[in-house]
Amino acid sequence: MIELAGLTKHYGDKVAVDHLTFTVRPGIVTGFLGPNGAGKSTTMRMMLDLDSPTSGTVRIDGKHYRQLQDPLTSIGALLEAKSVHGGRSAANHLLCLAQSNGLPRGRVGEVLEMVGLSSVAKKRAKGFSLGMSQRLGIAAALLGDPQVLLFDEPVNGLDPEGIHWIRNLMKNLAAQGRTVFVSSHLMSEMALTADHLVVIGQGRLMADTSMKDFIHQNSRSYVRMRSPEQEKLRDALQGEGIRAVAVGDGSLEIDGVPVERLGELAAAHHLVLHELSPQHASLEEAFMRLTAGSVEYHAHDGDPVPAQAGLPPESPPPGEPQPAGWGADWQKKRS
Ligand SMILES: Nc1ncnc2c1ncn2[C@@H]1O[C@H](COP(=O)(O)OP(=O)(O)OP(=O)(O)O)[C@@H](O)[C@H]1O
Repeated sequence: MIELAGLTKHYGDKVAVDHLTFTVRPGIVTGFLGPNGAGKSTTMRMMLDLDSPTSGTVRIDGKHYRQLQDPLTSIGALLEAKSVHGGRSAANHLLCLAQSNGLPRGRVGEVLEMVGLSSVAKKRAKGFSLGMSQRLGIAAALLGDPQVLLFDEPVNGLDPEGIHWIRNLMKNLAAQGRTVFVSSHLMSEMALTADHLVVIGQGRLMADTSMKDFIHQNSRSYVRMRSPEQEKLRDALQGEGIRAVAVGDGSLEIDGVPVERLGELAAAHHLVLHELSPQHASLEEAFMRLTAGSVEYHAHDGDPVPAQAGLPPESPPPGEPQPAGWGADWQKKRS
């Protein structure tokens, strides 16, 4: 497993990682999420001793990285897919890594096979697409058959087939009992892959939870109703003690009432409906709300504009329903 205790990194005045304490466990895929600039790569670099913490510690299976005897056999990582000597073939790149780490050369062919690059083993890496480079980086991570694997944004630039392949690979590695830690800034991608989530914003821990709980806490369900007789519909709902919130497009949103009951109620009042539909807020939306106060740059017309630090997540406009659950627990924990 990977254990972080108070891990902190300053670059001059900039606090990139701020007292992170969490544990990444074996046997599951743990997603590491945060907006751009949240500190994900810096944290992963410190796990690999490529950056020194300002304070705090990170341990791999109880040891500091420097105490690991043959590091590649304990921890493998894909950080920068393109950081490969372009003049070397895929096989030679892996062979150099194998030889300098005391690994058998036969392992090179095995990992090339595993990532589907056997047919281009002798091709120079500089001609590789981003997807092929990602596969080569994964082959390097797997070379020492390590129990702990780190992947930094592994699906970047991949086509749907490549994304599907990486997802299955990570799940299979976890099913073999390995510790799999994968960063992304896409909640939707993580929802399909990870069993557990660690979310950071501006270097600080915002959530450390199972995916099941995150979905449970953040999946807001409600019903949308639209009628040419909106006022009458609203009155009919109110008469039954049901609170409906009017939204911009002329529809009503109702929380916590089954769609069947709402349809029957409209029929009982002979009201015409143009829409009666159950809705689910996306996890992407929940993640964006959770991290809204910690986004480093917001898009503006023109240049990026630094966001204000420490703002609470955006609340719905007055009069609009408060989505049940989202972010509330994490915000409580943070305060
Ligand atoms: N070597 C460095 N010198 C100065 N600042 C740095 C350095 N490396 C990272 N930072 C800053 O630290 C913060 C965290 O960066 P980091 O790359 O770890 O974030 P990230 O979550 O991986 O972002 P992204 O999703 O965009 O890759 C950013 O504000 C970044 O500008």
